[in-house]
Amino acid sequence: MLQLKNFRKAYMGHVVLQIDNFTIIPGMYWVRGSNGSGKSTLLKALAGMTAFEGDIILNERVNSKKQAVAYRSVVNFAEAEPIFPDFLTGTELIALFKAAKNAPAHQEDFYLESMKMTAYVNEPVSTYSSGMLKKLSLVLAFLGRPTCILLDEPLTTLDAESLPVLYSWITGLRQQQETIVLMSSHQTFEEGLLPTVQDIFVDHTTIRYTT
Ligand SMILES: Nc1ncnc2c1ncn2[C@@H]1O[C@H](COP(=O)(O)OP(=O)(O)OP(=O)(O)O)[C@@H](O)[C@H]1O
Repeated sequence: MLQLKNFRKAYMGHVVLQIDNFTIIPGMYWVRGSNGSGKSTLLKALAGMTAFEGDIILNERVNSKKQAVAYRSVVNFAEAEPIFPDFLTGTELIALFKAAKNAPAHQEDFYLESMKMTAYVNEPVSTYSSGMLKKLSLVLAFLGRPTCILLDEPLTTLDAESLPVLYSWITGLRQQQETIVLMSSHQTFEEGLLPTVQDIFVDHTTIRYTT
């Protein structure tokens, strides 16, 4: 469970999000909203990647500010347009994230094989296309034993063949009943490919569930 309390995010005095009290229970969610409404800002704040006022609390005890290391060890984030140090290979980045996230040995094998990445994962990321980078960022977001996975625009730049693979990874998380998956997207939800996904709508500086 994720709780936002007295949450406020402003850029240079301009308030983007003001959320007094909002609880997200385990499950899968699309984060919807128009351009500039604050979807990425919300995900970055939940990921502990941007400063904000107020509190974000995981499972009633881990505060993203007060227990930042514990919080970030179980909250994984894939950015909309991932940028990695050019000189590192995919394999090196995976090793780095596995160490940070205390991931089981060989956990990445399943993800790399299913996303057909084994042919290039040993190459420096400077040689990757935007879709290849996106796939790497998605693999990194599934490493460890995350309680919460935040995917900002996970569908952009992915080819048609990779979409069902990503959906199967997400569906597989259902077995871990406590997991929260939040995905922002402009694309229409593909009925039937994913288990029940709710919408969270970002609008007029706040968020709400849509029915
Ligand atoms: N680093 C920043 N500095 C100043 N303003 C910012 C910054 N990042 C975002 N903003 C502003 O905050 C608002 C929300 O931006 P955000 O990127 O969260 O929206 P979004 O809903 O993800 O948009 P999109 O659908 O276009 O990706 C916008 O008005 C944007 O201009």
